[in-house]
Amino acid sequence: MTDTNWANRLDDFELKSPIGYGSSAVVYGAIYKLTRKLVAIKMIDLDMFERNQIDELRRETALMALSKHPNVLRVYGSFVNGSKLYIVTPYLSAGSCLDILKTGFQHGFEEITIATILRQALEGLVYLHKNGHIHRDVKAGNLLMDDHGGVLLADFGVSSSLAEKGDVRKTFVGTPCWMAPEVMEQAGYDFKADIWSFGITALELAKGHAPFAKFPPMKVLMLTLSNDPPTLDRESTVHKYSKGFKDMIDCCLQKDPQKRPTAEKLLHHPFFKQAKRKEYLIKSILANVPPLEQRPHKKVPQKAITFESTEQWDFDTPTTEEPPPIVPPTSVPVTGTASTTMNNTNNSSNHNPMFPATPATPATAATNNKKHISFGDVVIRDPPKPDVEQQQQQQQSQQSQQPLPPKKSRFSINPENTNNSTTSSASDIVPLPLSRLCSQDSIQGERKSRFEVQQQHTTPPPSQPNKEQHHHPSSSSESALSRENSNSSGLSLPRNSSTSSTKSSRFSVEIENPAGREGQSQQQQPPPLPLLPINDHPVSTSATTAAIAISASSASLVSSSSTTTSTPQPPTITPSPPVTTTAVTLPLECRKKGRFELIGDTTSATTTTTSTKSNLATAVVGTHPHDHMDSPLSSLSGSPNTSPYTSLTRDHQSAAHTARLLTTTASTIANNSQENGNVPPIVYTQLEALLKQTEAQRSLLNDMMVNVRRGSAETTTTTAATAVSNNDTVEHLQQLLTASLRERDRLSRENDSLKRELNNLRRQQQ
Ligand SMILES: Nc1ncnc2c1ncn2[C@@H]1O[C@H](COP(=O)(O)OP(=O)(O)OP(=O)(O)O)[C@@H](O)[C@H]1O
Repeated sequence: MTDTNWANRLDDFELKSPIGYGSSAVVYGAIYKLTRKLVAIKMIDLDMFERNQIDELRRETALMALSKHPNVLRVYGSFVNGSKLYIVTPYLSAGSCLDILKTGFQHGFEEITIATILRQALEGLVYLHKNGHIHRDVKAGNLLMDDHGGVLLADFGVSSSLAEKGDVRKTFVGTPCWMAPEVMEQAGYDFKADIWSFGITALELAKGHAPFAKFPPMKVLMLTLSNDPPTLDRESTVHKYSKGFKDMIDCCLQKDPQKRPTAEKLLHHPFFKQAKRKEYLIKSILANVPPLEQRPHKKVPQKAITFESTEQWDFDTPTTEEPPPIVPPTSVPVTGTASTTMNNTNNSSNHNPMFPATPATPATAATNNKKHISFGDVVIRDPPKPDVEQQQQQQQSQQSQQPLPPKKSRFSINPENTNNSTTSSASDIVPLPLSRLCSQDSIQGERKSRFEVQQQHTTPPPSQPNKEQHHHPSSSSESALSRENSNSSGLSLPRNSSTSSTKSSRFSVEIENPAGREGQSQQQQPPPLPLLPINDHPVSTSATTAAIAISASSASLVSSSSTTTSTPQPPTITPSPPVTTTAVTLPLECRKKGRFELIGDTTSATTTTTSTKSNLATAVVGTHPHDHMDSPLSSLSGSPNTSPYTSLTRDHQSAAHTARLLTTTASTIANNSQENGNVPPIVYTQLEALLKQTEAQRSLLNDMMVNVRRGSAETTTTTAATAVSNNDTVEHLQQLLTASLRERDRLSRENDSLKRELNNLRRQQQ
């Protein structure tokens, strides 16, 4: 059998039982009837993919078909039957390394085995990189082994051609546990992303599982980004591993991709010196595991595969929109001339999709519903078209008056929505802000299988692979994967611009733009401000002593930064309509005395006037010289100047002053009484004035409390943006209120004691 005479119909194969399940495919053993050769057939349900993802499948298929390296799995051919894509590859009888690990080596392989496996895999990687390709999904599950111990890199489902897209990619693809941090961050990545995955694979082979394997994808992202790179803990492994092994892993798992070696350089790491010929694996591994077909195969949960689709896939009609596919000289011309299409009415739920009960019939009735997409040599047409074309097509469709059957597949080309019909979900995906993303384990839209976060490339990166590390031996026998080949293999399917840069991968994480969502919800539903609890929690003195002007009715709040304590600055909220509020500047020379703050340099204080709707605060914030006079009498004479409508700052200062005066006055009176037996009448006058003042202050505080409550209620109607700040404000107002209450109580007590004092004096006089 030669490369060119492979059949391209399902009927040419005898399908055997499944030998493996992937997240989006079932792999069957199969016999090619003509030659009785055993092959593997990977069956992929196209209905599980967005149209843009089909590009990935095409790429995978074509790339593997072009591969000419003993360590890279190649594709014999592919074809489409109904809604399924079948990819025919060599049958690698040992299955994947993951499969082998699970079957007989749950605690990992011994070191020489690992070195022997990894060196082969690395050879394959060097080959891919040399040809400008990043694999992007290197893991034990994608290292297949044949019965001679040969290891082949498989599954190019997410591999990509640097030659096509430039040397730095930004698409978020891969399998999280193996995914390089820079891929997660979408900061742009290159070949070095494969080196990271290679290092993780080494750990996987040593421990039986990848780091963080037990965690959900989101957590893996978070851990990978926030933790130090995983390493080999040589104490915790079942097998003894060398320092050299650990060192090789550490070389690969450096967060800075620049520091990671190239695949080629890594090959020269001392660790690989111990690698044996591939046959070594026969006795070290293959002798210890049952043949692939006898192993239990756990079905991987897949997206629902429906056979109810009314879609008819037609891959055989030549396209007029794109040039005919060029078969590269090295590729296997397995063509998907699937003249048969799956008649979905025949696909009842208990029908094996691999064995259509009835021969597929040509899609004649549903011609209008045919789709054509190219898979390497397979041509599938009806790619997304430019708007004009779509409109024309739509008009033609309407003119023909032929009602189209309802579209159930994601690949339906809906005339009304052809532009984005297959990509809407993809285009809705917003690049992830990982910092946010990583804070959530359960993000809506997370899928269990393939995930992708897609990012449009507005400016295509330069189409050069990493020159520092790679060359392109165009004349080399290993140049089958050159750009020309890739492009000439019929890979370029005209795509809607919205899908031009989207990539498929192992999972799909679709996350709404959190900012947008939040912004929206904030606008619609401003968070309610919490009620102001009136409590007696201790409040820091600084809160009471801060020079603060409160315009209660408008909830405006201006705080001075002059306090000597480290009280955090409350936000300044500018009310609407604004009231005249001037920031308070108090001198830095403030010093504290008891619970009150004394201002040493009165000249530097500015006077501030705050007008409010409630007339509550014509706040004169500043320092009255009298407030700081030491003589009780002179102080007393000044005190009455304090108005109940002064600002809290003033109130606090004068209250402090009053307290001092009261103490001093009381002692003066007592002294006078003792010495002279007389109390000067002026003392009564002043004491009464003080009494009035403290009463007034108490009522001021009461008013303020009421207004603060009202003010907080009013703030709930402010805009969403303000509401966020108001949360802080409310918190601060709470503190102020508590402080005010304490102040009021204190004043009340002082009033009482003053009254008692006065009564005593009166009694003594009588
Ligand atoms: N050519 C092959 N020969 C033998 N076994 C194969 C072959 N291809 C795949 N398998 C087996 O089928 C399993 C599933 O392969 P598949 O490529 O669909 O999924 P995967 O790559 O392991 O998972 P995922 O799709 O999630 O990345 C493999 O783990 C392997 O054991």
